[in-house]
Amino acid sequence: MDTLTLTRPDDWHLHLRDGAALGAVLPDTARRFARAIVMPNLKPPVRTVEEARAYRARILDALPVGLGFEPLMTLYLTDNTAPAEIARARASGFVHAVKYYPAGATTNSDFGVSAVERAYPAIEAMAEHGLPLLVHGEVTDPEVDVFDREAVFIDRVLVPLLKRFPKLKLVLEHTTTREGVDFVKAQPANVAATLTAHHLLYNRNAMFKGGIRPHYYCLPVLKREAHRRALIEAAISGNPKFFLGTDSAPHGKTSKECACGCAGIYTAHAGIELYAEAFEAAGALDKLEAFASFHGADFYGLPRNSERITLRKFAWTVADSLAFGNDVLVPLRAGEPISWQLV
Ligand SMILES: NC(=O)N[C@@H](CC(=O)O)C(=O)O
Ligand SMILES: [Zn+2]
Ligand SMILES: [Zn+2]
Repeated sequence: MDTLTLTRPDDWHLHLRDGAALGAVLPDTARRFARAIVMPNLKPPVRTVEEARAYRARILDALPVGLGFEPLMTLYLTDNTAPAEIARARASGFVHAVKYYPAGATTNSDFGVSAVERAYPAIEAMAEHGLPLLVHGEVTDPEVDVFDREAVFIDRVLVPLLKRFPKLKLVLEHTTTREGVDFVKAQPANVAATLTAHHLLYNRNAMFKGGIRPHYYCLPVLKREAHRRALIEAAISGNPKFFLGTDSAPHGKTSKECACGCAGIYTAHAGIELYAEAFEAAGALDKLEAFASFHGADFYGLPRNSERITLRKFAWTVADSLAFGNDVLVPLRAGEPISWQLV
């Protein structure tokens, strides 16, 4: 197959940042995706509907003329999120979910939840209002091996949480393990998962190929090959619980290439093309459209897009770096080819 036409996809997990960085990365996403769930982990985080309204306006201001794109906003859950804020979020029409970061688990998560019980009043309101809880599913316990943090989070946090709030709509974001996939599959329809392109394409060897490779470092960290295969199986299964979420997470080159580099991989420059590669390698290009364009919208109760996009089989070389305010951004596959191109 030389071309692939599909319903315009949506990105159900995206970091757009703010200011000059926002202006630099937004066109990459808006050219490919109709909508994106925009993560709230700014500094300081987006904790209220009013902050989400202002951030949404800044995103729309940064959007180049002629590109149609709808940012779907999220709130950052804290120990003190009030149930009334959840009701306001639901009523706003532009806040579509609330993000749960365990405090200290990942980039800009210091204001996150210190113990899940503290957030129960807000989570109860979310279950009542049908507002999805999006979860960065890793424990922060330093005793737990970094490669086991997702599996342990499922046992320690998700199982009790869903026992208490069985109707809660919940997305295990950037699922990276077989345990994660099995857990989501075993739950009823209110529990779903996003899968990133980088976790579908790479295992943890990529971080150490010939030396330490900071541009392959993200959280949750890449896992071993058996887990990658489990993610591929889930992505191509046709199961509506699994959908596209790039977790494109831009950090300037200087904050990636240093003694303590930030977690995050930038993939928005090829946000759908990289998935096409992964699905083609699995012999399942025919399963890409539902994964990228239908399952997420259905889960969020939003209409499917009606526009279409076309990809062609054409190897193009990714730039070594991209503009990023005062710094530059090193995208995934920098200086190397990608086998599908957006027409
Ligand atoms: N995925 C990452 O490695 N980083 C994300 C945060 C996150 O999604 O955990 C970021 O904001 O940089
Ligand atoms: Zn995360
Ligand atoms: Zn993320």
